[in-house]
Amino acid sequence: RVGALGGSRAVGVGRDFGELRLGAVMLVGDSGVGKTCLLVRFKDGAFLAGSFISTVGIDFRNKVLTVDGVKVKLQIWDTAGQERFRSVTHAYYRDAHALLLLYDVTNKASFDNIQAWLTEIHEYAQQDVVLMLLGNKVDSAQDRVVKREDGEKLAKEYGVPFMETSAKSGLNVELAFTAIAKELKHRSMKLPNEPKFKLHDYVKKEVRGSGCCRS
Ligand SMILES: Nc1nc2c(ncn2[C@@H]2O[C@H](COP(=O)(O)OP(=O)(O)OP(=O)(O)O)[C@@H](O)[C@H]2O)c(=O)[nH]1
Repeated sequence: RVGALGGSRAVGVGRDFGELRLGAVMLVGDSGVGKTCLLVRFKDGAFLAGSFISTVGIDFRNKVLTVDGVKVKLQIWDTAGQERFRSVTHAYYRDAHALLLLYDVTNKASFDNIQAWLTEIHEYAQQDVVLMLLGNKVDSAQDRVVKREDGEKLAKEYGVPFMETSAKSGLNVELAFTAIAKELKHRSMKLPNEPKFKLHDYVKKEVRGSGCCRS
């Protein structure tokens, strides 16, 4: 299943094609925060237990949403959180119209690293990129180490919208992507760039541990 869409190109991302608007959304954040699971939940409505397959490089899926009567096709890029793939993901920032920046509410380090991610975003992404901060895995209430208020405070500090999500239960997943789609619906005509990437170079995956959303 890995790289099923690899090799195709996103033509006209960010352009206005009549009623269909197109936008590229990139998922970023530390390894293991749940980026792939969030995408699988959004795209397939599933959370599959199995082995933790860490993303290598970048993968993507498309999904069309209807917001306020307008169809918005999101091309969602799932990036590798691991440090060793950072140079690969850097190259994709400039083509992203929106970024979902994730941390894991059960992993303090992933929250502490958000500032570093924001610095990276500032350096590599478009200035007017749509950005949202997500605290994922809120279903794991007993393991939570990052309070909701801390997430809210950080988001406020940086002026970005914030939500807590669960790829496992589905909480707020559709809502987060819909909020992004709404923003892109308004902004899409101002974002005329087309991504120049070759996904098939990067869409391999590797098995890294246990307990994941993929079978
Ligand atoms: N309880 C719970 N576990 C989750 C959730 N989302 C992801 N996980 C688990 O967290 C682990 C990592 O999930 P991934 O989606 O592969 O993480 P990732 O951010 O894509 O990781 P990289 O590909 O290495 O960057 C897996 O074991 C998942 O089962 C969630 O919402 N709740």
